[in-house]
Amino acid sequence: HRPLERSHSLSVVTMVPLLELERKLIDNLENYTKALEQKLEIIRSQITVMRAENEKGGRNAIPYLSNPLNGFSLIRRLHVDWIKWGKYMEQPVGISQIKAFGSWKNELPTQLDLWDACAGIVRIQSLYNLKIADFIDGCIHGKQYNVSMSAADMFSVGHHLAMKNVSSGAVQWLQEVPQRLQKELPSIPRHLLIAEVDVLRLLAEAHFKEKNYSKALPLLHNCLKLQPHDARVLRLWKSTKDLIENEPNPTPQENKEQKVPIVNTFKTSCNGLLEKPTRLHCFYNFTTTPFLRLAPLKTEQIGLKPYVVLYHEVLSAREISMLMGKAAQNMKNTRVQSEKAVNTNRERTAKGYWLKKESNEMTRRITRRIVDMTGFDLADSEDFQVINYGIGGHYSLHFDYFGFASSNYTGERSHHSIVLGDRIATVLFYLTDVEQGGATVFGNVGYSVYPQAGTAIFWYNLDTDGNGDPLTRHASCPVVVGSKWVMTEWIHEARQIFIRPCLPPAKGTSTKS
Ligand SMILES: O=C(O)CCC(=O)C(=O)O
Ligand SMILES: [Fe+2]
Repeated sequence: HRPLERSHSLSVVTMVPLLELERKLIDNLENYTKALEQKLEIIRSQITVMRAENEKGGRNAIPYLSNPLNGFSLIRRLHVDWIKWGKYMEQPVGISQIKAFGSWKNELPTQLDLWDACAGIVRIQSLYNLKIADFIDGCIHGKQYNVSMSAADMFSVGHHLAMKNVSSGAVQWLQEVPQRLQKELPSIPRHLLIAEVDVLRLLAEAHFKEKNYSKALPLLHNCLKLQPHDARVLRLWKSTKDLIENEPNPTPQENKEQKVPIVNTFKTSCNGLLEKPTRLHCFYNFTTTPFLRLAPLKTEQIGLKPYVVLYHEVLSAREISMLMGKAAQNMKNTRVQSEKAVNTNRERTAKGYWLKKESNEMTRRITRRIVDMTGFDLADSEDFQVINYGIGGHYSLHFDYFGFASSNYTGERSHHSIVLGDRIATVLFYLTDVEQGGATVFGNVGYSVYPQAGTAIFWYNLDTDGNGDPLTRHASCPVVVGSKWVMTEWIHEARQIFIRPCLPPAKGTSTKS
């Protein structure tokens, strides 16, 4: 029952310090060029002097060397000065900059961070059916942005897919690389350039895995032109040739992705392709608590079964910035700490920041507002969890309840959970608007809610008889463009015993499965 696949990509806020880090690295590299220039300057000026003396001797060697002062100086120069020049050439330049670089090295994103970011990019592209050719040129869902992916960016994504054995995807990404590489060739320094042969080999391997032997063969041929003695390529080339001879028309691999139903539900709901509920209303809620007589809540029904409502304008801009500020500060610290504790700590960057409901006057006020929104007693409910999604950040379909009441429940039951009961309801606040993507969707019933800063969505996870309502299965669609921040509040069951008494199911209406 528990979730969960939440994406692990670095949250947008933890990427902010990375920009700062990059600035420091550029400054450092610039200082390095200054050190290089200084050395160049010294060498160049000396070459002029040395060449003048050497040419003076060369023009008339015998008379020149007949003068003992010239002869002596030549011997001394060659025995002493040139040894020193040799040492000078060997001396590394910009030692202090090299050292400084070393000190920042462990603040750089790890292999895992890159991997997760690749997965995020692939998720955006595939889940929203974006054409790769458009996506890499910054055209996202029909909107043109002033960015595009470099050959190296695209290669990373293709490489990631190839390593994960998603060869059809790898083909799609890698086949775009050579052309872009050609375009970039004049402007990229050699040591940063991706070797064309690596691209071709990876692409050929992916085609091979897809049983597209006729596409793999010419690529391998080109690889061998560039690197005739590559044993791996030679072997693959030979098997490809043999396979083509023995089996001229193989059936290419089918697209496996299509067969995973959960992905499909997620996909259809994120693309807004599920049937939407109708006959819904907007109204002012005056009644949940007496306070609402004075300050009613703007309520929008999202669906009736299960009952989900959206409350508009329940957080002020000031509250939002306090919540995000606190969480952001903590997330930045978390990332820096996790660097040192090796990269197994990825969970931490993905997990939200827990904020105590009793932290300050503002959190207490927000807690009172949740009471107004839900009518529940929040004394035992969980702390607020603030989450900032990263590149392609998502949260796959899941239930918020544990399902304690179900006879199928096999998970652990801590003493704590027995006392508190299951999660009876969820309140999810949106702290930001999201430019594209990032909807919360209820995959079984076609509800989708787009984040809007200051609104909150509220639903019951449990039936009135205390069983988890499977129709509340929901997900967060991948963020396409924007930074999605949410804050959740999970309310527990036990304290609500007189507020929402546990009732036996009305005849014929039970959703118990
Ligand atoms: O971020 C969202 O839209 C959904 C988050 C969620 O379902 C959760 O945190 O349990
Ligand atoms: Fe959830």
